[in-house]
Amino acid sequence: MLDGPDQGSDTLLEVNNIEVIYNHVILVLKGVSLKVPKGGITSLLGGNGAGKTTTLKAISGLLRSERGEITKGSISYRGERLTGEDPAAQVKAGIIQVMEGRHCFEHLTVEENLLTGAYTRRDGRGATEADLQMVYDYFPRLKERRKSQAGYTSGGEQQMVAIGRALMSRPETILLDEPSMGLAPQLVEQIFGIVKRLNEEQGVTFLLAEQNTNVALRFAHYGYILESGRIVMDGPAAELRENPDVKEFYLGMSEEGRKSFRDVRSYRRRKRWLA
Ligand SMILES: Nc1ncnc2c1ncn2[C@@H]1O[C@H](COP(=O)(O)OP(=O)(O)OP(=O)(O)O)[C@@H](O)[C@H]1O
Repeated sequence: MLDGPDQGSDTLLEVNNIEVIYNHVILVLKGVSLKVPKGGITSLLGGNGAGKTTTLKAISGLLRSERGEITKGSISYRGERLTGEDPAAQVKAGIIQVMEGRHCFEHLTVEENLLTGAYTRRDGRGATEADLQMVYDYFPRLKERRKSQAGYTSGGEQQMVAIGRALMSRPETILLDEPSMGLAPQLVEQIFGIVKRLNEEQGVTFLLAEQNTNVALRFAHYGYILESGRIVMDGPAAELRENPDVKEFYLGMSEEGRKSFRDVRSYRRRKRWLA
């Protein structure tokens, strides 16, 4: 059911052929389209500078603050067009972005950080308190550290705070940017394991941007591969994992080591943008 956008699943978020330009001149996304089904974990893969963060920011409405602009295409959520100009409207619609690099309020405690995530809610203290407990159930480490100043917690704990804070807004969809960044492999597994549980137990839909193709394709249902601002391949995660090109270029399972698709003449991937 959650195999992907073409399997008849309920599409929650749809990005339709968007082009993004920074500072009026730097063309970064060159017609990106993707679908995120309700209740799925969809991953957006690609190397440095491929355009993953830009895609997430286009969805969450955070481009403007970076002098970025969607100049073509459209984004819709539950069938309604998002204007991409007001992050608060996206949060209200149920979408929240967890930024790359954690971004905690360093001088606040872990618990105060988590509570800032609930500031848009109007359903009372009881509900907020219950969700705080829910976050602590998923991240027992944060409960232990709840009175610590966030700036003095470890990278892994800060990543947990960032995800926990997003959960406090009771989102339907979390845009998670590079959760593995700078974390030891064991911690990456732990964070992804929690993402999977949140997806299965709380029904949270995820769109996650990752350079770590290996871990992302093990936990996601569907993947899109982005290169230089274009989607060059997509498919159910299990199929991508077995795809010889993905294996060679992204999973490093080749004797020659990792390469970019662009460096190879006889690649077999679909070159959609030439079609
Ligand atoms: N605010 C900005 N102004 C100008 N160019 C930008 C801005 N933000 C990103 N870019 C450029 O857009 C391109 C895509 O960047 P983006 O951060 O979306 O890629 P990414 O796939 O998320 O990479 P990374 O994993 O390194 O964050 C890069 O070439 C980057 O230099």
